[in-house]
Amino acid sequence: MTEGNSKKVVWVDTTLRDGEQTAGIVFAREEKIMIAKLLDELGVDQIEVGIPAMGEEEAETVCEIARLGLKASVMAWNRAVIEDIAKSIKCGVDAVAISIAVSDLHIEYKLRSTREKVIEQMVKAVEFAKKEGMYVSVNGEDASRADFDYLVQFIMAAKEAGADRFRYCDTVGILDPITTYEIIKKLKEQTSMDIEIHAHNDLGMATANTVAAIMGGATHASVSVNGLGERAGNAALEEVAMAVKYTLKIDHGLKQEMFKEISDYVAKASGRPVPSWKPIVGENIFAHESGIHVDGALKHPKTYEIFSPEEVGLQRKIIIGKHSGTAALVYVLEKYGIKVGKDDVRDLLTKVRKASISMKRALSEKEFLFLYHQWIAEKEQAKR
Ligand SMILES: CC(=O)SCCNC(=O)CCNC(=O)[C@H](O)C(C)(C)COP(=O)(O)OP(=O)(O)OC[C@H]1O[C@@H](n2cnc3c(N)ncnc32)[C@H](O)[C@@H]1OP(=O)(O)O
Ligand SMILES: O=C(O)CCC(=O)C(=O)O
Repeated sequence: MTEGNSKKVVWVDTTLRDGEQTAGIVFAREEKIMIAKLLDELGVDQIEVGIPAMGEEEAETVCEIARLGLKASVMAWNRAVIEDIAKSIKCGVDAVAISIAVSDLHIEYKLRSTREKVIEQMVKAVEFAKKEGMYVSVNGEDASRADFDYLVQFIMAAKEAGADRFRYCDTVGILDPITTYEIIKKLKEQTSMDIEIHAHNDLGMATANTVAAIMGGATHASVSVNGLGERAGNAALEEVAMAVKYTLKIDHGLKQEMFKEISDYVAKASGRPVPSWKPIVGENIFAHESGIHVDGALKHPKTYEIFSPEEVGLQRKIIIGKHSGTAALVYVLEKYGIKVGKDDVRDLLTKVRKASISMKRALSEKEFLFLYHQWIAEKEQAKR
């Protein structure tokens, strides 16, 4: 990191709410509790734990998490419906999300309501929750397709009713980073409200849009572990955190060395394994095979790595395969106590390439060592 940026990002994790809304994912109660504890240890500020209105089973899980006494704020998600909010408050949470759609498309076709009625309904819900002493996030569903002036009117009404922040939802993931930056900046200027960005990844831009929103003045980031969430998912916690650290120079304040551990836990609990190339926590993001990369990374890791693998709980791997160069061979052999120079292993490299091409994959270190010993034996025999 070079120059610091004193801005703070407030982390709102939604793995247990939007993450669990990924079609087909169910977390067992014990898993929800464990994930909440891990997120708390990681240092997130607020955990969106579930939706009590779904019924007794889910409400009891939310209550149990609220009883854990976590450092993080515990938030329950709600429609702008007073009975739903009352169920959340009964669980002992300290914060409620009150959500209602704000685009004309949703208002007309889904809610079968009007702009005016939506504001009225939201205000009643906020006033109810504030009277009960809740921290309130007012969430504008489909905000990215809402009329801008209406959105300002909606946010000002929420603010007047006592809401603590506004969650700007890019519900269908239609934004790009430049538009996100501009909208959030304008909303911030016109409302002076704390703004949370909740981005979806339908066009592969959730992380970029979240970073852009922070640049534009968003105070809160809604994220999920491994980017779980509806359809293509949400902005991944670990990606946004490392991106703000290395692009905006913001201290994310999280125990980043836990990223791999929490990613593995959520992958297992959700039954959604993380691809090996997934940014930040993928098994192979610090794996180097190509000769030029391995040579560079061994001379100075920064040549091909933005940060060290240990920062996020991973380890560097040097892979022997079709694209290897001699530096990699020398390095791996040295790990096994075999000292050779680059020129000594040029013939061996030809054998490595051949083996890798015929197997259509990299070699394990054991396979490479067998090949090495076979090559030595052949050389000895040729001498006789
Ligand atoms: C973009 C998002 O992620 S929003 C969060 C989505 N998460 C979920 O839906 C998961 C949990 N949901 C549920 O368990 C159920 O949908 C419940 C308990 C909330 C409601 O269940 P049901 O009463 O059976 O209604 P159903 O799911 O069929 O339809 C939703 C109803 O809520 C209304 N609604 C939708 N959003 C909101 C809102 N933000 N505020 C108020 N009402 C809303 C719809 O208009 C519809 O009303 P209608 O029955 O009068 O047409
Ligand atoms: O956060 C909300 O309240 C809205 C629900 C949501 O996940 C979204 O709009 O993407």
